[in-house]
Amino acid sequence: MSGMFVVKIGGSLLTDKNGYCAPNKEMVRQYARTIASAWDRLRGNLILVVGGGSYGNAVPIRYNLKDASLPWKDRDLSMMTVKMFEWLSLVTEIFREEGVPCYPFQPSGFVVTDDKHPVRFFVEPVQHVLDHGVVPLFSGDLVFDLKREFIIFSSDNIPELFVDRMPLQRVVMLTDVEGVLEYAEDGLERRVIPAVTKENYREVLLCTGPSRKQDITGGMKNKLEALLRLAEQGVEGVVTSGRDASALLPALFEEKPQGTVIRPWVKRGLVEDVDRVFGL
Ligand SMILES: Nc1ncnc2c1ncn2[C@@H]1O[C@H](COP(=O)(O)OP(=O)(O)OP(=O)(O)O)[C@@H](O)[C@H]1O
Ligand SMILES: C=C(C)CCOP(=O)(O)O
Repeated sequence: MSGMFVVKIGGSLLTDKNGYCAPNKEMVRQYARTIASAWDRLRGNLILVVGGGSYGNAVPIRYNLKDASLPWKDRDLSMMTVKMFEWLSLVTEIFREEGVPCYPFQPSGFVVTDDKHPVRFFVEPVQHVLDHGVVPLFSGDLVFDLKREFIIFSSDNIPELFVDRMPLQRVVMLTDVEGVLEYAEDGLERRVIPAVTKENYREVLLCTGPSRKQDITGGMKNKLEALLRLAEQGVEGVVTSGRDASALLPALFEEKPQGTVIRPWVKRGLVEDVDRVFGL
């Protein structure tokens, strides 16, 4: 198998993130057309992840499912998964219309976590889908947890599921900002941090925080932490703007793409470092 690409398209791009289950169908279509235009290079090599946006971040608030310790009702337990699958189905249909075959996967059916960390994940069907030249499509979901009953599992954490099972080449996360930003002291002036390395990752993490829009999974901080764990296992990450869908292709294929590149390094202990510094 050649190197695999994982692309996560942010919910801030594909939905009206401050709304309730409000898809931007035209944007989904533009992404489908972009992928169709590079299909020869991507067939069998691409895993696609769509962000939760106004589905994944609004539904848990409406149904009290943000955390299992909240007073949620039995009849509502299904609603996160129901609405996420509605979202995955819509994306699959639009991609199909544009000639890109996708197969949607529902995470609560194949991932189990222990205190938020995935401990079991059934990868075999994903491999079958890839072998048929079809794009496995993922999102975040409510996932059952050995200690916390259930958790809300962010789409930013989906790429890590594959790291031990597939030869990942690059993980690209497209979002509504130009990359990981460093803000000036007045909080206004900002610059894109071009590279995150084992030398500067601690300072860069301190620059990151939650989303300014409706969001329950940690915004840029969770994204960067996930990409750092991948870098520690030798996988390159890219965070860049996806406001123009065509930005996907240079982010995937250019040696030095725009935005922030998280350079891979192999240094045992990074995951523990991140956990200790940020109290995860
Ligand atoms: N240092 C930072 N650099 C860039 N963005 C940051 C930083 N710190 C916090 N953010 C916030 O993180 C947001 C991007 O994360 P967010 O999770 O909202 O995006 P997304 O992945 O597109 O959406 P979704 O999680 O719905 O898929 C930015 O819009 C910004 O508000
Ligand atoms: C999608 C779900 C269930 C939660 C939110 O995920 P994210 O916005 O993709 O981080």
